[in-house]
Amino acid sequence: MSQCTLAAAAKINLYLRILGPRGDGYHAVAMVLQSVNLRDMIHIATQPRKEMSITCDHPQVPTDTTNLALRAAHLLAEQFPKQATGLTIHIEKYIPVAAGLAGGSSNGAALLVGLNHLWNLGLTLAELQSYAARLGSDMPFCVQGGTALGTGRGELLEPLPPLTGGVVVLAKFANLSISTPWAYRTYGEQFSHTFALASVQESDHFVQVLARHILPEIATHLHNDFEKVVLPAHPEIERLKQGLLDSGAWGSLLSGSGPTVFALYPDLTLAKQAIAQLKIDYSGVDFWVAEFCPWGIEIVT
Ligand SMILES: C[C@](O)(CO)[C@H](O)COP(=O)(O)OP(=O)(O)OC[C@H]1O[C@@H](n2ccc(N)nc2=O)[C@H](O)[C@@H]1O
Ligand SMILES: Nc1ncnc2c1ncn2[C@@H]1O[C@H](COP(=O)(O)OP(=O)(O)OP(=O)(O)O)[C@@H](O)[C@H]1O
Repeated sequence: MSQCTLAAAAKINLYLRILGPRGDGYHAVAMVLQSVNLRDMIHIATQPRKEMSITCDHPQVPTDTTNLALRAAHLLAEQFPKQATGLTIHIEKYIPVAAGLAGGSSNGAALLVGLNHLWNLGLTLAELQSYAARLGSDMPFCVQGGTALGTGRGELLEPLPPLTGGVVVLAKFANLSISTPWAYRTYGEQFSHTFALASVQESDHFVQVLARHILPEIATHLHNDFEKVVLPAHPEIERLKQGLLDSGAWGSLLSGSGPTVFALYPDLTLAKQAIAQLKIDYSGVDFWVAEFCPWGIEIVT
């Protein structure tokens, strides 16, 4: 029997433009994805019986075949029947669920990386990412992590120079989750008039700002099209975002399709002071402190 434990990082979107429907049920996007060191821990052990089972310490996470970690394991087992073994998988959940932080995708990515290691598959990063793309648009990014430009439906990735420094605060109303398909559909219904003018080049300016690596400047250029549908539908998120900005953050933005909002602070002391005050002003909100990180999946043992 062999086993391994992996850390699977959450992602935020520093920039996200929705360019239009692709005709395959997805939307073309231009976005900058960034890993943060808020992570789930994934424990994988091989077992002699050819069965796969999954457990998770978070009640909202499905433990049936819809779990992205289990789906990733089944996909590789189908592709590599000779090397495949039975598995027990346990997810220690720290990334909030259905929060716009790609928690499920990071778990799936961890299984791809973990099984490549445990089953000695010898798959390259590009091969792992092509399996990841079959399971979700965010998953190829979760496999590589760091900082990247994502185009296509988010699966075509160009690595960008790593972002360092500052402190990221993540804030989420505990009882709120947002469905990603709802967010894309609603955006399409309300903003289809913008699609004719949209192009991938829209991200060029943000990428140039990013390359200068001046965090306060980056923070003022953060952009997410989903804010146009999510903030009007949930004014409490808009107020929370304003609270983060008023508390001394350089900038703040909805992550992905939400409902998590992140804010970038100069240092840990300021971030902790802000959280202490915001906890008094906003009830029912959970806060996390994180940093940018250059990895998506890390094999710990
Ligand atoms: C919002 C983001 O998290 C930003 O990084 C991603 O675009 C979403 O990525 P994801 O959760 O991996 O999404 P997927 O599992 O691939 O798709 C879920 C659903 O979201 C919608 N979807 C997703 C990605 C995309 N580029 N266009 C879409 O319209 C589709 O309705 C799709 O059926
Ligand atoms: N391993 C997993 N962890 C969390 N959720 C999972 C997992 N596998 C499947 N899911 C399902 O995926 C749904 C979305 O959860 P997830 O945490 O990935 O959302 P998200 O962060 O909004 O995703 P994204 O940012 O990629 O759109 C959950 O409601 C859950 O039903």
